[in-house]
Amino acid sequence: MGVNGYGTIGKRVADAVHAQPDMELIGVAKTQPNFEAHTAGERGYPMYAAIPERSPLFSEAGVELAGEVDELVAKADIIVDCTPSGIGAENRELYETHHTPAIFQGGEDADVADVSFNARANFDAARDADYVRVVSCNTTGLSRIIAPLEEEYGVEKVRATLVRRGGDPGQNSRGPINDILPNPIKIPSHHGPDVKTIFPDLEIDTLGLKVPATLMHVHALNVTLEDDVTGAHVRQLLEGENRVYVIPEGMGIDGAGKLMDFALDAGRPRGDMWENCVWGESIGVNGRDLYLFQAIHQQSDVIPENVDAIRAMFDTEDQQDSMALTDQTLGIGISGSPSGFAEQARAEFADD
Ligand SMILES: NC(=O)C1=CN([C@@H]2O[C@H](COP(=O)(O)OP(=O)(O)OC[C@H]3O[C@@H](n4cnc5c(N)ncnc54)[C@H](OP(=O)(O)O)[C@@H]3O)[C@@H](O)[C@H]2O)C=CC1
Ligand SMILES: O=C(OP(=O)(O)O)[C@H](O)COP(=O)(O)O
Repeated sequence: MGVNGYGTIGKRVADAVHAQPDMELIGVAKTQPNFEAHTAGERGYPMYAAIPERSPLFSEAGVELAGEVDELVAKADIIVDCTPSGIGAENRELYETHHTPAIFQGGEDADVADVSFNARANFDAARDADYVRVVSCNTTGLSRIIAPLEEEYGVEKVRATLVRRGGDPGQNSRGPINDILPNPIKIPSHHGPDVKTIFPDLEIDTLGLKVPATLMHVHALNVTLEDDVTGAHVRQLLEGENRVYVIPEGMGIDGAGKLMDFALDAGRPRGDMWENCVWGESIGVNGRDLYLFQAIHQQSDVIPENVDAIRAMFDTEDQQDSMALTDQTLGIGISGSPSGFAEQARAEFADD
């Protein structure tokens, strides 16, 4: 398996695939020999030049090249394309030329692939597909909540307000620095239609804003269910989802900043938080209307989904086994108690 585009998402996908017992990472491709190229080398990942004319820059910078991206694509059984939005679609021809299946990311339009994918919601849709798109961080976060609600109670309508981070921590050219932007200003936002690529019959309206933060996205969610429910029942349901962390009361986690601190304290790689983080106290019900707040770590929540998409495409495991293996190998899943998280972190340190 190869990764084309070794940035925020690509480097995490590479590490995650490298950790799987049933997968082999054969190389990664980049356009420039920056710090990420050096750390990829330290991790032992063969490096390929994404733009052939730039190959000499790598040797000048002391980064050994295994070849050019064409060779990586030809050798790989599958490519996970993690290039910036729009470049993935341009790359599809390259993958087709080599008859190499590919996974694209959520920045691409849905029509880049045959199937849009979320492991919890539509794993089987990617079986035997050659081109699959793992939906965006926000769509992944919404899908992980909608799937169990739909199965348990039926969903009449979803309304979500997405408070989106302005950029990732390294994206110093993005913003706003000091503003609160309706974004996209057009209502509803593109997120609702994107969720419908996973749940075609769902009624959903979404609104977005951008704020001066790099930490996480935060969603305010209202879901009208088909049955009357209690908050306690919904909470129990979400606590049963391994990729959802229901933040217990008493943890003192009152925002995204403390969630990121929590992940760092627990020794998670890069401080990643792969799970949706739902504030337990926010789960409120009024008849059939459910309300909650959740935080989504945009840099990492789609990573396990990429791993599962590979297994779905090769039809090697069923949904449950694939998700369980991914979660176990990456250390995903925080038990309801803080000590569960601490135990997991201790186990990771003990392994090192
Ligand atoms: N960041 C996020 O929050 C999320 C992003 N996504 C989606 O994931 C995709 C990747 O985003 P992200 O990782 O953030 O982007 P980044 O900009 O962090 O990383 C993209 C990488 O692609 C490389 N690259 C640029 N051009 C090419 C090219 N022509 N061929 C090969 N590699 C190239 C860049 O390499 P170099 O540095 O060498 O130029 C960089 O390493 C997008 O579709 C995005 O929408 C999905 C969920 C969340
Ligand atoms: O928030 C995201 O996408 P989304 O808001 O379109 O779901 C991803 O984190 C990528 O966002 P970006 O396109 O602002 O880098």
